[in-house]
Amino acid sequence: MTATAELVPNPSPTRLYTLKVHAQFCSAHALRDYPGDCRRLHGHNWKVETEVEASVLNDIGIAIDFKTVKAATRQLADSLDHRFLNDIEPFDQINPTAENLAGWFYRQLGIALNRDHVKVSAVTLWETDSACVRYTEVTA
Ligand SMILES: Nc1nc2c(c(=O)[nH]1)N=C([C@H](O)[C@H](O)COP(=O)(O)OP(=O)(O)OP(=O)(O)O)CN2
Ligand SMILES: [Zn+2]
Repeated sequence: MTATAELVPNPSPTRLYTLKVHAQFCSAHALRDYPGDCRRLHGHNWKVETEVEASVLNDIGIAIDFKTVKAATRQLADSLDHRFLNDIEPFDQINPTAENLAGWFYRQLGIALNRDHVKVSAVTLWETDSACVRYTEVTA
């Protein structure tokens, strides 16, 4: 390829819209086998961010209504709100870490929201203001 050819712009770039919404919940957990204070009962004001990717807009310029993404995220957050996470499936079996919670939100949101041109692409879960996990899945 010549230097000139490298400068030719792609005439039809693939459009990608990433929508993000937030929800919050308050809940307690105790990390099993954690080598420190976090193995004891304590609580967090958790924040969850859902990212949805879309490449197609409808006739009024919307990929998926924010309200739809917020409702699905809030419904899941509400199911954890003011609960002891260690008592709730699957966290009665797997540790209620930020990593495991982020993966759970991602999978549940995918069931609720994924469709032809819209996919849940990432979930970020803040345990505190200074620590979060961003979970995504890549297919080979
Ligand atoms: N990778 C992970 N590390 C830790 C998790 C986790 O889910 N994934 N969880 C905890 C505890 O739940 C703890 O409550 C949170 O700890 P931390 O973020 O350190 O919060 P602090 O308020 O204690 O922050 P400091 O800055 O250390 O005061 C621990 N680790
Ligand atoms: Zn904690």
